Amino acid sequence: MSTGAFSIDQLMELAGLAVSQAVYRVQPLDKGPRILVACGPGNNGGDGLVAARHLFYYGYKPAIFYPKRSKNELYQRLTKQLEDLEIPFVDDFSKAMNSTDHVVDAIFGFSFSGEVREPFPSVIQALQETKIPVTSVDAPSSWDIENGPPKTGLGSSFMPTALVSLTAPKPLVNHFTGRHFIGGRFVSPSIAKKYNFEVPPYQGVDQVVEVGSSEQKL
Ligand SMILES: NC(=O)C1=CN([C@@H]2O[C@H](COP(=O)(O)OP(=O)(O)OC[C@H]3O[C@@H](n4cnc5c(N)ncnc54)[C@H](O)[C@@H]3O)[C@@H](O)[C@H]2O)[C@H](O)CC1
Ligand SMILES: [K+]
Repeated sequence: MSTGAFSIDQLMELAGLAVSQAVYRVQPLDKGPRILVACGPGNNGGDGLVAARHLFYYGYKPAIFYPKRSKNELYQRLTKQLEDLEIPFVDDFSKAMNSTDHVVDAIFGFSFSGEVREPFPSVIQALQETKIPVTSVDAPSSWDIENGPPKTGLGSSFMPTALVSLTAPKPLVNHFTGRHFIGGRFVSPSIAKKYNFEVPPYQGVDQVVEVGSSEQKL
């Protein structure tokens, strides 16, 4: 889909803002403020970095796991913004899982393919086994974008608590049974019409719509 005249910074900011609002709904502050944000090497990880910053300003205590840092200038700025807020970057994901109330899975989005490569298999394994709620950004990481979870092995029993589909749900949502949000409130009516795409009924200042709630039935 065309992104109009938006820059990647703008799209990522709006995507990350949407993710932060979904987390706010799934994990209200009184359910625990510690949010571990697992970021992958691409734009899905960038959405996670942005979401962490917004969550900090809402009063949460984010921590970031970001083992494969992009050298791209945008990512360096997003990282610096978090460092300036003294948000910790952690190296040991399993250990960090012991002291968090919620996990944001921003490891892989729509460009994931093949078998999960290092250093992420143990992270997917931990997400698949944990009882801690997980919110996935755009796709449950390790799921095939078309076909959903792998039939066997790593990721086959990973079912996050919530999923935030950005712009439009991917085919994998047919396999998802948790709370489903749509975010990415930047599609113009003309682009929506051109691509035969239905903009969800965002309410008020909301950046997300929960699918299947009283707001919307798809
Ligand atoms: N749709 C929108 O409105 C917006 C979506 N955004 C987000 O961007 C991601 C897609 O980002 P992209 O950079 O294309 O790819 P990913 O982040 O999904 O992953 C690429 C990254 O991962 C590596 N990789 C791929 N497969 C594997 C594997 N099997 N094992 C290990 N590593 C793998 C690959 O090498 C790359 O480094 C989309 O989903 C949204 O979340 C935008 O931020 C804003 C607008
Ligand atoms: K993800």
